[in-house]
Amino acid sequence: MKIFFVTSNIGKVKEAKAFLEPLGIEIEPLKISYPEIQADSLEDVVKFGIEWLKDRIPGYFFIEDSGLFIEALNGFPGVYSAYVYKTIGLDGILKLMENVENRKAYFRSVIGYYNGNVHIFTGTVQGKISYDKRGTHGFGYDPIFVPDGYEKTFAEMTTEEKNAISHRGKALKEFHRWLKENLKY
Ligand SMILES: O=c1nc[nH]c2c1ncn2[C@H]1C[C@H](O)[C@@H](COP(=O)(O)OP(=O)(O)OP(=O)(O)O)O1
Ligand SMILES: [Mg+2]
Repeated sequence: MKIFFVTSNIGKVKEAKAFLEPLGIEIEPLKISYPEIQADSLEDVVKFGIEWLKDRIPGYFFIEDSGLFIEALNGFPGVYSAYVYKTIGLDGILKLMENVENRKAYFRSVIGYYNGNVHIFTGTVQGKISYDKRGTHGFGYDPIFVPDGYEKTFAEMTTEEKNAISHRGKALKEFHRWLKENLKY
C-alpha cells in the first residue's frame, strides 16, 4: 500500500521511510505546507492540519507534529519548537541552558492519519540536553539531545538506531500496528 506523508521536513521523511518501507508500506512525500495553529498541544495542531488538508490530498495521508520539551524551561520550546529552531536555534537553546543543572527534556511526536476518519498515534522519548552540539546525522535538535540510557546524541546515531528508541519511531510503531490490524495486509 502507498500513503502520502505531508511534510516539508526531509529528515522526517527519511525516518518514516526507513521504518515503514521494510514493512511494506510505501511513503510518498508531499511537500504541501498547511497552517500550523498556535495551540497548547501537538494534537490540536495535527487535527487542525488534517481538517485543512483532507479535501486537498488525493488519497490517504498522514502528518506529524513534534516538539522538544525542556523541564528547566517549563516545557519550552514545546509546540513552538519549529519556530524556536528557526530563530534562536541550537546555540540559543544551549545559551538558555547555561548554568542550568537540570538537563532533563523529552521529545514528543504526534502522527495524524486520515482515511476518511482521523487516527492519532503518539510517542515520547526521555533524555537530556547536552552541553554542546555533537554529531552530523538527523536534523533539528538532534545534536543537543541525549536519550536516556545513552551517552551519544541522536545526531551521533544512524536513522535505524534513532528510530528504535525515538518519539517518532514509537509513534510510527503504533501507526504500523494499527494499519496491520485494520487493513489486514
Ligand atoms: O526527531 C527530532 N530530532 C530533532 N529535532 C526534531 C525532531 N522532531 C522534531 N524536531 C524539531 C524539528 C522542528 O524544528 C520542530 C518540529 O516542528 P514540526 O512542525 O513538527 O516540523 P517541521 O516544521 O520541521 O516539519 P513539518 O513540515 O512536518 O511541519 O522540532
Ligand atoms: Mg512544521
